[in-house]
Amino acid sequence: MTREIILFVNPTAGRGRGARAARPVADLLRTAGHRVRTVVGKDAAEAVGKARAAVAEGTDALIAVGGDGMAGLALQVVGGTEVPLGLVAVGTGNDLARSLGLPLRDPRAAALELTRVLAVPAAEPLRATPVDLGRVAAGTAGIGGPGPGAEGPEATDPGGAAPGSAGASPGSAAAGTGTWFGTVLASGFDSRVNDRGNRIRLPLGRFKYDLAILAELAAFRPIPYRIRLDGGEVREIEATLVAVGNGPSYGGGMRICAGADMHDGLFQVTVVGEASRTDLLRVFPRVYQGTHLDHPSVTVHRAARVELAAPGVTAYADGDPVGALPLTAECVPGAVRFLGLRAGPVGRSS
Ligand SMILES: Nc1ncnc2c1ncn2[C@@H]1O[C@H](COP(=O)(O)OP(=O)(O)OP(=O)(O)O)[C@@H](O)[C@H]1O
Repeated sequence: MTREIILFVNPTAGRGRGARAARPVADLLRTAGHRVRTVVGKDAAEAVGKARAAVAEGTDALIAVGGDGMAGLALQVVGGTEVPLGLVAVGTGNDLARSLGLPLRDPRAAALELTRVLAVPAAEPLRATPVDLGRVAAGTAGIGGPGPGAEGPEATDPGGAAPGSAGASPGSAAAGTGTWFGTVLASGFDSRVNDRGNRIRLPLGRFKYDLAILAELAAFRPIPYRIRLDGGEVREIEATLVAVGNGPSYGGGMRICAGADMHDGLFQVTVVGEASRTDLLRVFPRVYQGTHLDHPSVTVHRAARVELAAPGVTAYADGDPVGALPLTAECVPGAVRFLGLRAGPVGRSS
């Protein structure tokens, strides 16, 4: 049965792996009998605009070829809709695909799996699995940011043209708008490392983030946060970082929210409290196993709605900057339907 597929390609993903994968993936899908329309933008904003326009014309599925940033862009297009999403993970980190148990950096395996899922009779709907998404918007309902209706801080929009992006209106997550994310909303030490790493213009690859970690460690002071979970009491804490996990990992397998389950309608919120530099250096490697969660300075919460405020902190979602705190994140159950997931829990087990 022929399906209409939009292949949404980031040619820059994985240092050119996206560009190299596009043709073979399209060929495999076409050989399986599907009509494939490839959508590529010259940058993220144009890519999202073109993908939205293509989806509006009608499609059976959107398949994103890229890393977490590209998956994040695809979420801005199909999050909250019925359009099924496939991933061909060819990026650097690929944490969303990792959490979903999808093939990593193996475009042929990913495409073959997708052709299997697409091979159903015309009368049958495609089998797609609903998965939770986070949605983040600027401002909070009143813990330190401007309240609903007030002017919020400037926020960047990773999706370029996401409707109701984090910068759109304060408190807008409550009103059903915002920027979708699949993995982790990072804020604090880790987002400052990202900020600093992104400012290093030397061609050092991932090594620039190692340099950024050292520089941030030298300069680091605990950050005064205000946090409210599910509209409860406002907690004022000094913390190293607060990570809001829809999925368990970021940064290429760092399981900062190791217990996050992408089917339970809740975030795992990991708070790393005040910690010495020695502690941070000691605990840091354990994040790959998720065993950092046992450390006494780490607390773990579950919530569907998280309001965060702290001075001078830019938050990152799916690896891209999403705006300055204060922000509100909501977990939206089953907000996206993924193609090609195997049965079983998503997130924790991967
Ligand atoms: N033409 C383009 N189309 C889409 N995104 C683009 C484009 N050019 C640059 N980008 C930017 O590239 C960023 C990163 O892309 P992507 O996540 O696909 O690859 P990666 O960084 O190699 O992988 P990962 O995010 O998993 O580490 C995107 O968030 C987007 O902002």
